[in-house]
Amino acid sequence: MTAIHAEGLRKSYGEKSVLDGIDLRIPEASVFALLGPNGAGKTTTVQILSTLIGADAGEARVGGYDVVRQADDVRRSIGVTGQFAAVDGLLTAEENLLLMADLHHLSRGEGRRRAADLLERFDLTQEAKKAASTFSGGMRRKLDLAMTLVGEPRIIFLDEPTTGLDPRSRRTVWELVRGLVEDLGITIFLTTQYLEEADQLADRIAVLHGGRIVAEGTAEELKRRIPGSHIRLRFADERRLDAAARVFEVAQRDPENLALQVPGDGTPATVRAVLDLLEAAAVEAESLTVHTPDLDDVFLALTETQKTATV
Ligand SMILES: Nc1ncnc2c1ncn2[C@@H]1O[C@H](COP(=O)(O)OP(=O)(O)OP(=O)(O)O)[C@@H](O)[C@H]1O
Repeated sequence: MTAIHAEGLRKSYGEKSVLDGIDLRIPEASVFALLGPNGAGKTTTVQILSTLIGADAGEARVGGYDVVRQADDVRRSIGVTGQFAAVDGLLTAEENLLLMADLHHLSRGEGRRRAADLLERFDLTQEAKKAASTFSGGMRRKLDLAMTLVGEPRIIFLDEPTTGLDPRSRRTVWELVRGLVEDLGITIFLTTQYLEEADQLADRIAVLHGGRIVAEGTAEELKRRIPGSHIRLRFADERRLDAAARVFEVAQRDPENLALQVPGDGTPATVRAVLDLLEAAAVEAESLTVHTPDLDDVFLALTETQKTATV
């Protein structure tokens, strides 16, 4: 089942084109990350998919419903947590959750049950009776996420969920989000400026730049797409290194470490080809490691290319 499906989404503000034809297909119970520099159009995409604004062209279905013709059904299926948390500091954690239950027209009993379940899931039971204004940033974020879940959404839009959190709280939020996908089968649409977050959390990542998706895939696929991947071979002595260097003419020698760097994408087929060539030349390597660039490299490479192409 596809949770979110969009085709040819376009949006302009006056003369300025923000989205220039966006296609998305996000499977249920997965985490999708939309990455892009400031102003790339991430929030605009979330606003269109969550029915807050209309697109100029294109179509989108969220939870199986059309975002224009069945906007109410879409709204009932989703939860949105933005950079401006819905938490009311004057209320306790529990009161915040009960307020959400009221907004969703739940009965008193049902509201209390859901609030208790969520406080437990998010490890906030001890803090249930404390005013949210006394909470740390991480606790507030957890409460905000818990409040989104009161309406039992199938799809959650998370706009920069860990911006401003310390590394430990960030990890906690990641674990909670992963739990929502694994235990409850919820689909997460995440926007983030942290490449590490996308790397850790997302099943698939799309890079938005210049109003278009310039790359899409798993973190590993994206890392393989840019130059810089190589296979590093180490040898026991210089004789073997020289012999291997004759086999791989384009490889870079690192004589100090008795190593050779063979450009390659690190897929099993490439690794096998490298090993076959070594074996054919009767050269034995001590070790083989695959080096892939990290997401920062990918992001910079993709957005830089796009920049020079559009200048
Ligand atoms: N209501 C509006 N009127 C005019 N321009 C707008 C409006 N909303 C957004 N924009 C412009 O559209 C572009 C994309 O904005 P958007 O908020 O979607 O980007 P973003 O990728 O979410 O960036 P950020 O990470 O800074 O939130 C920006 O250049 C912004 O100035």
